[in-house]
Amino acid sequence: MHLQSKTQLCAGPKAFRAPAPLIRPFRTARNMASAAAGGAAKPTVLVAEKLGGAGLEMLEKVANVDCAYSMTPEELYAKVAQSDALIVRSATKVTRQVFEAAKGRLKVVGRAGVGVDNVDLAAATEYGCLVVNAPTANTVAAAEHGIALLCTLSRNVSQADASMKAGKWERNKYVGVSLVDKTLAIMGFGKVGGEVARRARGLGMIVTAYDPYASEEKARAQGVRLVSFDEALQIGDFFSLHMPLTPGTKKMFNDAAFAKMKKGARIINVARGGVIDDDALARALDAGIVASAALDVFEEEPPAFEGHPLIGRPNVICTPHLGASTTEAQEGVSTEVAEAVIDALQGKLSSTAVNAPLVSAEVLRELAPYVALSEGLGKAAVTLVSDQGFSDISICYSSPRGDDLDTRLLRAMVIKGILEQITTSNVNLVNADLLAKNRGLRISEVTIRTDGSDVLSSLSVALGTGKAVFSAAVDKTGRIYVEGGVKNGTPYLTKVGGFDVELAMQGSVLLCRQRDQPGIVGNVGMALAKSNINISFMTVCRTSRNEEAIMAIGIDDEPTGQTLIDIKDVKGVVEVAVFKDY
Ligand SMILES: NC(=O)c1ccc[n+]([C@@H]2O[C@H](COP(=O)([O-])OP(=O)(O)OC[C@H]3O[C@@H](n4cnc5c(N)ncnc54)[C@H](O)[C@@H]3O)[C@@H](O)[C@H]2O)c1
Ligand SMILES: O=C(O)[C@H](O)COP(=O)(O)O
Repeated sequence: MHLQSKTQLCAGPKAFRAPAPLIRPFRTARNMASAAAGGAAKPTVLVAEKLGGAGLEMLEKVANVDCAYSMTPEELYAKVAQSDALIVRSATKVTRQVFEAAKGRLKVVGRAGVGVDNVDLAAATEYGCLVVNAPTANTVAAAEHGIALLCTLSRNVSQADASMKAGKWERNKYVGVSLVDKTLAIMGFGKVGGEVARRARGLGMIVTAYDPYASEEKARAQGVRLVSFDEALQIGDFFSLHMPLTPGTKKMFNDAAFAKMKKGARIINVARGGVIDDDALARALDAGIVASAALDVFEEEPPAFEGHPLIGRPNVICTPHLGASTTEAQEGVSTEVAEAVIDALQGKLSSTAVNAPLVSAEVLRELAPYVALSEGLGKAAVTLVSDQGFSDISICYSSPRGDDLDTRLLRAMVIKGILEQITTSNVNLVNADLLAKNRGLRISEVTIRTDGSDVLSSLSVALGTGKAVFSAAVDKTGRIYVEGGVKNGTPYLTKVGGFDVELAMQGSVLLCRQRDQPGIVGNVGMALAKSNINISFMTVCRTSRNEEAIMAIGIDDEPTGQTLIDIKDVKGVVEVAVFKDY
């Protein structure tokens, strides 16, 4: 779309079409299907760690799947430059260098599991690469492994088994402790923590949990008492760790934490190795504060066995990160991640996006018609900006939902619509906010509660700027103002500056400001006819009789420079703008 003023032809930004994909797609859905049928080139999905067969089959229907396991970092760098998607588990470190090496080709990283601490999310966001995970399919497997370790630890199963395999019969050495009526402190009461809690209650344990973000209601419903970190440390007989590894949880089990525990506590970690300070745990084991530990995860994987402070101790049992390793969980994560990666390659927003506005499938469905409107209004507004630029973006949502409206997706699309016209960067939902911030743009949002049954009655975008290339687009407050809505699934521009218009955001449109006087509409129509340009629709809006008016004309072909000069020469025409391929 571009605009041309009466006095100055303005080479505008590139054309835009609606509806637009949420993430820059490899191909459209139709092309993906035709690619699947052997037509156009398929995207390439690099699978860097073993993935379940069901997910691979889904991917193979729409993409070239390159399974390359145990790659060195250099091999990975070379491969990602040839790949549109990368799928990993926890062993592959998806670092900033990986995104740099991809040179913009990588559109999505799929984590076939829940923890994304092996992916540099900040770098992914900067490079506009979506990161998706498979957050639910391995929850039960991880919880079951936690319970398996809890039982094994309390009854010395691993040590007794090793002893028997060594030809010994040591019944007195391996007397265990009972679980019933013991307090289990669940540290991190999320999906896995919640499943562990349910199972532990079944074992007759008293279950408490520490999680600063957990809901009291959920805890109460499960018969779990939420406690502070310190209280958990003081009362727990067993600790089961289930928080993510973040800067805030790193080494949270350190000397100070162990010092607060009851003597003889037992600890199970199926979360992430990094949440425990290994040397501190070794000291706590030596001091008898911790009686025994069961570890499935390690700060470095595989760990350096030689001289490791914990592995090899008789009161520490270890498994090689097996929490998610059941046949069922691996098939589950493979399809969960494949679905998310395919969605992303088709330009859709996955509900398991980690570094983009997380919008539930339900919200996504109801907001879908407004996504193209938001992006279109962003594009329309920025196209009206003169070379003086702008610094503020104000978005106003009029909705019967009022403040309950989830605006994150719409806001991101408005920003995407704006930024795509003024930057060469690949702007998408993932990096739109960040790129706007980096450009020093201030964004404000207001939601006005209205009557009606539609999710959104109208949406407006105003850009704080002194000047517009089409001066009628500037409202009374001096901002470029566009407003729109959705009718029968089609986005419409309904207001430009102070003028009401009725303009489907499709095809090319000529906007013309003129004095309200007889003959202008006909003369502009003649000028278009002279160039053999067909008119598809037309609306006129005036402030009041004989004063100013705006005419919006849908045109089948783009006017040439001469046609525009002819239109501008029509007596009474003040300024003209063309929205190309709206
Ligand atoms: N061993 C395995 O194979 C395996 C399998 C699945 C999950 N995991 C790991 O288990 C952990 C939990 O997974 P999930 O699916 O339950 O995730 P989740 O996001 O559902 O739950 C994590 C919980 O931790 C809480 N939390 C965040 N910061 C905390 C803090 N400082 N202190 C206490 N709690 C905090 C969150 O509020 C959330 O409720 C993750 O680290 C994940 O990577 C490991
Ligand atoms: O975060 C996870 O999903 C688990 O730790 C599983 O990791 P894995 O896919 O490497 O087994």
